[in-house]
Amino acid sequence: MIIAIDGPAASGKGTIARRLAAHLALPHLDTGLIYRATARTVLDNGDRLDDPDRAVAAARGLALTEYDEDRLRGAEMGEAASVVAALPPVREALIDLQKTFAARPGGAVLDGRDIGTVICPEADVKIFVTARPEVRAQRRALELHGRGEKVDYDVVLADIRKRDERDSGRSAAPLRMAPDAVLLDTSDLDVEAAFAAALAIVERAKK
Ligand SMILES: Nc1ncnc2c1ncn2[C@@H]1O[C@H](COP(=O)(O)OP(=O)(O)OP(=O)(O)O)[C@@H](O)[C@H]1O
Ligand SMILES: Nc1ccn([C@@H]2O[C@H](COP(=O)(O)O)[C@@H](O)[C@H]2O)c(=O)n1
Repeated sequence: MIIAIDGPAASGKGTIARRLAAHLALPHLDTGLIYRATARTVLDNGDRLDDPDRAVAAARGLALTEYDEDRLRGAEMGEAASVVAALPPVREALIDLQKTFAARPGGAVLDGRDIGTVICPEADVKIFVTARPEVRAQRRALELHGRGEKVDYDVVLADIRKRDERDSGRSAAPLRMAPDAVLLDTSDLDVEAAFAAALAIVERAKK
């Protein structure tokens, strides 16, 4: 079974994807990490994030095992990732890796921005996870604070709004809910309730 989970930044899609994958014993791919790792390589090489050739070279050199999650999950890399992710040749360079992961025997859970629309349009289940920007900013601020980053709630909210705008407004694979996806608003759900709601969607799709 292929489960595609999309949604805006800090909506809780990664948390739901991880929980579903563990519950259903399926492999999970957080596709945001791929764009974050691409951006990290570009920055580490001293190149410009909006240079398509350098960003494509970084994307082509990625190995799924080289994710240093701690650094990649910081605020700086989220913003940088959304810049390289807007470049069509970068997205093109990363398609095969994601499709190959999704084609594993038994299926997989993938989360990102274009899983239900571009990477796995044939997915058995598509969930579009969202939450109000203020709630997402609150959660992200708490997370960043826990990671020891200096946090200003207003800055986090502004960053989230900016990233939503860039991800939804780009021409290549913009953030969109697939027509056959189920909307899951987690604004008023805690992690357990959000997971239960997602699992109910999966169970319904199995019938
Ligand atoms: N329903 C929830 N209630 C409270 N906190 C939550 C909920 N879901 C997720 N969180 C917390 O919110 C933060 C963001 O969640 P998560 O990383 O799952 O979002 P995401 O959509 O995958 O983000 P990104 O796209 O930026 O990777 C995490 O700290 C997570 O623990
Ligand atoms: N399928 C995807 C996944 C991610 N992106 C871009 O990467 C940025 C970081 O993603 P996170 O999920 O880790 O926050 C995100 O803002 C997108 O620009 C993407 O384009 N497609």
